[in-house]
Amino acid sequence: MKLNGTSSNTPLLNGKHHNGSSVDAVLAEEMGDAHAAASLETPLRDDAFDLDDDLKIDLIEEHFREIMQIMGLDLTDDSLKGTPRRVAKMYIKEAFSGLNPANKPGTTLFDNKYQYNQMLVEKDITVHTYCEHHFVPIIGKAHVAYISSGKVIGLSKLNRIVQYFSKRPQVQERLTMQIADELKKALDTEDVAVIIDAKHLCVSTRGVNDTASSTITSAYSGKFEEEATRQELLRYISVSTATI
Ligand SMILES: Nc1nc2c(ncn2[C@@H]2O[C@H](COP(=O)(O)OP(=O)(O)OP(=O)(O)O)[C@@H](O)[C@H]2O)c(=O)[nH]1
Ligand SMILES: [Zn+2]
Repeated sequence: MKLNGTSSNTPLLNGKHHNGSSVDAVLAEEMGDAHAAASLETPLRDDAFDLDDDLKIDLIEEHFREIMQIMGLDLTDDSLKGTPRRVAKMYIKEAFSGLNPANKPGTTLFDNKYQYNQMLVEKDITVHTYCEHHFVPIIGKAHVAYISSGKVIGLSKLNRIVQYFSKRPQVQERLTMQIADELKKALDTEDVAVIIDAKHLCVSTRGVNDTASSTITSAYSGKFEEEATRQELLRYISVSTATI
């Protein structure tokens, strides 16, 4: 496969955004009305999955080799020669595997036979995602909570939902909202909360080089919009309410 395998007249580079937008939203976007076109979806083109994973890996490998060559790295070196393929496999199979809906985890639901009617909180879920502006890691914790509307979810599925949406180029705000949205759909309830506290390596290891700061985002809906419910959640996850 040649490096120009993705020349600009291929569908790969010419498709339209695949963000589930309505016609109105697309029109609004074209007219520059960012608010009307708001979408939780990761901006993907309609042809995002026309190429299979093996072909994507081959193409990324070639392009990444070119990047390394431009940087003057010796690709005959035994330590470097496998890097283009390693990076390509990492992008498709690991770091950005959550772009592909085929990798979306199933959600195992159970009847709430015991009528548990308090909030359930799973805290300190590991978040490893990637800044979509710099393609470097964002590392942190997610805390998710919901109040059952009749179903309860297998606990590990909460981690898997967080992981799935994390394995994309992200901004923390969108990641937070995508997780909350998925929980609402899976659990058929509006009573959902998601809090993420994360360090952005693009802030800590380059640019402004601030190693101390972290970023907190939250999504509260349904009963979690009520102050008492929110405060109860914050007590459980031991986040100082003064910082929220
Ligand atoms: N809102 C938001 N911004 C982010 C996130 N991750 C990274 N950023 C910011 O995205 C911005 C990109 O700004 P640019 O000015 O185009 O990039 P840059 O020149 O590399 O900026 P510096 O990081 O300030 O050196 C930076 O301010 C990042 O800190 C995120 O999850 N949410
Ligand atoms: Zn960044």
